[in-house]
Amino acid sequence: MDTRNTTTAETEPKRPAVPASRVRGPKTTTMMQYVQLFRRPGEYMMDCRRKYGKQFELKVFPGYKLYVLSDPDDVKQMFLAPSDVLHTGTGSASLEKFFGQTGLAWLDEKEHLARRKQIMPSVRGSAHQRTEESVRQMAKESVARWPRNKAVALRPYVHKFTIEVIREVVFGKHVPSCWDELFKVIWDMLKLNSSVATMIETHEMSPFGVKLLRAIRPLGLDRFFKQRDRCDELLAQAIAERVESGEPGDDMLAVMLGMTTDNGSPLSAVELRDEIMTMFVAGTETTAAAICWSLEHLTREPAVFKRLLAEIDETGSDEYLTATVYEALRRCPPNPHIIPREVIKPIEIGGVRYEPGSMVWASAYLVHHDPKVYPDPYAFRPERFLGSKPSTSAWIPFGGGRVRCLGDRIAIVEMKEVLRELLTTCDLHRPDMRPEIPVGRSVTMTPKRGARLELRPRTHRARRVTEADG
Ligand code: HEM
Repeated sequence: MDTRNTTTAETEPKRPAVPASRVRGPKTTTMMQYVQLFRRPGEYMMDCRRKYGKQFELKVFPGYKLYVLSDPDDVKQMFLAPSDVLHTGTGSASLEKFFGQTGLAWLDEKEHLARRKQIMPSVRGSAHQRTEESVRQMAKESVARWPRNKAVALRPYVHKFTIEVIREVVFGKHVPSCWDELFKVIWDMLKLNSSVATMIETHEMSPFGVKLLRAIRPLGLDRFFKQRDRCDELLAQAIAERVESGEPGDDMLAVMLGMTTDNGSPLSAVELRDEIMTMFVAGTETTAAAICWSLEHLTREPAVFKRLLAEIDETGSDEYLTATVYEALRRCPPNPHIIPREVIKPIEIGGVRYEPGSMVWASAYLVHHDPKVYPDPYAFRPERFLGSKPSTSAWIPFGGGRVRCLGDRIAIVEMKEVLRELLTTCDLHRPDMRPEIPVGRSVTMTPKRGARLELRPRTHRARRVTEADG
């Protein structure tokens, strides 16, 4: 693979790059393309790649020319581009209403790099170890509370679990006294993700325009903004409580309270709020979808299920479990297409020259279903990942480069612990064997029926190999 990043500042490419205007794409209207992408995100992209090649144009991002990338070499070039050449803040704009304009997901260049470096310790090292131990315990307690002996959509239960995990990441052992209400408010705000209103960039609209939209009650925006005001109050209360307690910690809030900006001042109340909300938005829908997709595939693949169960019951290893989780994230990446990058300075990717005013958008779905990269790509085969680590440019559920997901390790732990606990304690009965189809919750795709399963208590408890057995 060619790992060079060929910006204009670097050496001449061997063959002159073609201008992006030569990249083809569907001629249908923006609305038609948007609807197709929303209704059949994977298949529509696949149809376009078949017709127009590995890079193609779509008209779904207002105000920009958008180009889809589907080749791992091109994706790698995109990941390696300097921070002043490609920006990601614009690509997350529809989520601004949740996490504002001062958090990681909005920032670019030096500000982004500095903030990310400062926050990193709260998701790595000893902080990660603490989170991992808590997640294990939380998975046990959560799964024990999920209904037994009746078919239910597991998604809401799983989603609640992932919100509790982010509480642990952000607040650690210092659970705010207002947590119960804060949880309910965040849960309510996240409901907007299943409304079309979630994709509207309200911050770009006039106050009057927003007022009009709020008046259309079924859109859910009015309720969302009211809940957001309450959420801000509760977060301010939670932060003040923590400052007053003076208790140290390695959780994200403690780390952020110790951070300073370029001019030496601490993070403002707005910056703290935006960063906390970034975690609740980025880290909950996604992980819940990933767990649900894992269940979808596991319960349709008896051979995989049997092998995983045998590993969990009879060995102390988690090799096959890890491979299963990687395969679920390959087969159904919760964000089928990662954050679009805005071109700030001209850049050449895969022989095409992109100019400012355009965006490049890497499709995880297309990369993950390329038969040259993954033979028989629609088959669910964890064996692909046994004994080998996923590639950073051909396995991209967590994106990559400077904005690679900050919670990737936590998400993997969550997935593994929930699956392990479910398989250890329950027989999973699937009432409907028809495959699930994806449905959008904002930028995340989740199974439409919500991983509907009946959990039946296992008649024999799992027998684990312990040191004493050896
Ligand atoms: C399976 C679960 C998850 C998936 C599939 C996922 C996916 C992603 C993707 C695709 C990106 C954008 C990367 C890019 O475009 O290159 C991202 C960014 C991010 N994710 Fe995740 N994520 C998951 C879980 C989490 C969790 C649990 C957390 C928090 C603990 C989290 C926090 C973040 C943050 C803060 C960013 C922005 C990073 C930055 O701008 O520097 N994510 N995630």
